Amino acid sequence: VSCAKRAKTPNSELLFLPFRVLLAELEAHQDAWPFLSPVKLKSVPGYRKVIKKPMDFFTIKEKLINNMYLNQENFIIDVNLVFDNCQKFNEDDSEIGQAGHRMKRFFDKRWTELLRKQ
Ligand SMILES: CO[C@H](O)CCc1ccc(O)cc1
Repeated sequence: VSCAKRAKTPNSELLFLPFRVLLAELEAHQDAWPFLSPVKLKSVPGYRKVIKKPMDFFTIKEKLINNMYLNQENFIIDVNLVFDNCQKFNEDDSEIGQAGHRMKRFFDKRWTELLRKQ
């Protein structure tokens, strides 16, 4: 993912280390499978029309590595976008809907633990 805006500060890698750790935990989670890579818009009827801003863990990792998150807020916004998109497109009692709810609960718990530590 190439982008124009990049954080220039040399220690931005360090600043975002907790996010890389947290993202690695999300990707390793057993319920992460629907969210690991972009939804294939050509093979999921209606997705492109319903979901205005698709997002997934791989795209977030690319943005992190390319220093495209200029502050903590934008990282959190993208992670929550993954879960909000999932809740919008999938029934709560569907396989993927349930996975999304479990992943969101896991993220909220780990994020508060990380934040409280600071
Ligand atoms: C994160 O996954 C997306 O919500 C797409 C879910 C989906 C994909 C294919 C289907 O047949 C049904 C739902």
